[in-house]
Amino acid sequence: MMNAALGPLDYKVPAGMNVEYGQIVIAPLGPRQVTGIVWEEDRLPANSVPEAKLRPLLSAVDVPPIRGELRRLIEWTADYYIAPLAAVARMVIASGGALRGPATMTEYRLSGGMPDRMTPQRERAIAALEGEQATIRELSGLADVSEGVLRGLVNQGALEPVEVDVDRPYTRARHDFDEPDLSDDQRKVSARLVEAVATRKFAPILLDGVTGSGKTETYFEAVAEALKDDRQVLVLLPEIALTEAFLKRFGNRFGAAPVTWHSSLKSTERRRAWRAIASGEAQVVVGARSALFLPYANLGLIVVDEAHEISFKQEDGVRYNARDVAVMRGHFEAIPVILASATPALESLHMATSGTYEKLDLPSRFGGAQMPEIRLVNLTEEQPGRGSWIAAPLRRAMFERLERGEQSLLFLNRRGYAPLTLCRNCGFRFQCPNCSAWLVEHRLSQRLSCHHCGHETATPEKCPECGEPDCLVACGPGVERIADEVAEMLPDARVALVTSDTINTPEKAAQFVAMAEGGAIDVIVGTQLVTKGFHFPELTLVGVIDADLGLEGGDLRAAERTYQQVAQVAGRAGRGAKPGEVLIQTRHPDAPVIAALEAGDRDAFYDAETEARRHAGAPPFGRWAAIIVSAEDDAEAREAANRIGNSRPRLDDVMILGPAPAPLALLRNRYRYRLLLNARRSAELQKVIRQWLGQLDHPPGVRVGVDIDPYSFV
Ligand SMILES: Nc1ncnc2c1ncn2[C@@H]1O[C@H](COP(=O)(O)OP(=O)(O)OP(=O)(O)O)[C@@H](O)[C@H]1O
Ligand SMILES: [Zn+2]
Repeated sequence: MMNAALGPLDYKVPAGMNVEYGQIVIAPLGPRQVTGIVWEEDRLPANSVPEAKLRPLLSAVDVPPIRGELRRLIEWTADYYIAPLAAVARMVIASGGALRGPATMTEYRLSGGMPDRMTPQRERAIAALEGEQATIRELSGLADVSEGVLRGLVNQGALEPVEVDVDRPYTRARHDFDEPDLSDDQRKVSARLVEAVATRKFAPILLDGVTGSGKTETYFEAVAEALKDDRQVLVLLPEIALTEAFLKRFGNRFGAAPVTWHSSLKSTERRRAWRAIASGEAQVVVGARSALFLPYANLGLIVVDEAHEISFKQEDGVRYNARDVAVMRGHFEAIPVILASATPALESLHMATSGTYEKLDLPSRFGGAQMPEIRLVNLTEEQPGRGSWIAAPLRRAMFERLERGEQSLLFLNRRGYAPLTLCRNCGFRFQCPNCSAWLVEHRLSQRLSCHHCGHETATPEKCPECGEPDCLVACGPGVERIADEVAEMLPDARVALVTSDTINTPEKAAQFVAMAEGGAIDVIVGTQLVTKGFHFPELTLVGVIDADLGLEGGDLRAAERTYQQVAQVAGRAGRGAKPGEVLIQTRHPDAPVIAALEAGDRDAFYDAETEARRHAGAPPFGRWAAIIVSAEDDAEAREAANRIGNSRPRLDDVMILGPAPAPLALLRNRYRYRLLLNARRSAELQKVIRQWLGQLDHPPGVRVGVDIDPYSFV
């Protein structure tokens, strides 16, 4: 049996109890009871316990067994990413109480009655809760009043209880609810996708279509085919903000919302979704990367939308890349996997050109919309004034848009007001106490915050070092500062700030989309949140504040990411009838990636980047891995890293660099050292690492993490 905390444990099956492989069971462990999955003994490390010593299982949980296909995926993931099998299994059964018996819960709604005594808070609650039904805690969040106020309303009869079945069924989606008229290109591609679903074989497919070409519309046909056939579909999306716009489109096409899965689900929703997925009742699941490990009863198709997005890479716990694991799941389930993107990862493109993936193209925008015109603004010649970040050409273009009643979008991938705050008097800089990073000023919330560990402190009135009042200066721009500049420059414009600080719930995302679509916003200022997925027909100007930003820092794929981000945000311009224009501010107009963006020459960029990677033995031509050693005590971490470094294997096909202090040398109060491995494709990288690290012991405070195919080297 596989326990989600402890790994493999041995039990005997008591007489009269029927279990299959994959069955979720309850077992005794000392005085406790633990949950586990029944596993094939010969697939686990052997540690044979004499029959007489085995304790019997207690009971089987009444949910369908974890299927063999998923058990193989769990094994593969643990093996490939050098993670404990138990940690991967945990992702499958971490389910918000799904494993407990049938459940009902009490929700509350307005009864129509009024309390005897009205208070401002009660009044506010009643106004806010019109049409809502949820638990007291959720209602308190919705109405922004305390739970005590709501309990008062319950006692007064103004709120009434409703018993709901937690596992009530979802509304059925219909494959033919509202079928679109596809363009010729779209029809050709969708026919192949539909065929792949009908064939029921493993088929990795790269759906490579320019921004606005209708990739979503096209792969919806494959979703429809699976629905017709009563098979389940998983659509992975990189961001919750994107989900809202997506849900609306999905509802329009299929007449019902899909089942969603992401970290901000309430535990009852999580349980309901998990059970419906495991029983086969959930038809289409739209989720973040963790939805990949759910126990689908009858999966027929996986779609990874915006497949190039780095948020598919999980950076803690089991460090996996959902895009790659999705393809493996497709392999084990023997179903097609569609990777959709306008700017595919170089690795995906390489798999397509080498024939491992099939590639389907949508080369032009839907409905005759043209690709936007792209121009560079050379910041070395067109310097914005002091404390200003929008150069004259971009300003002029924004004025024009406002006059014509069209929308502009400014992109800067930096949250907050300013990335560094210092004292004008003594030079003091605000640093995170837990990390080697500067604190970022957030003016909206009047706080300084660390973007690595979440540490926050109120922005002080005076310098904590020299005590001088009013001496703090903000250095550099964040989106909040850009929004301020826009407000000053265009006082009549309606400006929306779109970052994970302002759009942090599905409701707010939906509200933003509705306002932007309804023409209630003139200028959108945002981080990478605005680069993808959105379709605003009146948006005709995109300004990239600092295209050079992504080229700095510890990103292994800096050029590729810059290309993708700028191309994606540029792709928001001119999607409707009016043509779009993109202005890219840069200090390095000659850098190959910037030049390729200006020329709109995607192939030139990918060709150059491919050659650079080939030369460096970087993916897809070679492989990388990182070993990260951390401890609260610096010396302990350094010594452990040195021990690992000193016992390194000498191999021709694996180059090992380090240990060296990680660029983020202190993170969440842990000191960090790092080794980098660069291996030839033929090397048995995982085996090497497992043998190497497996023979070493470290003090209990030391953590050794392995990152296979890392994205970030910080
Ligand atoms: N066949 C069609 N019929 C009607 N509308 C369509 C059709 N194809 C695409 N559209 C519309 O065109 C717009 C762009 O399509 P979609 O969002 O699917 O493109 P995309 O390729 O996914 O774009 P991006 O990669 O930029 O997010 C959407 O508003 C979509 O509804
Ligand atoms: Zn920090």
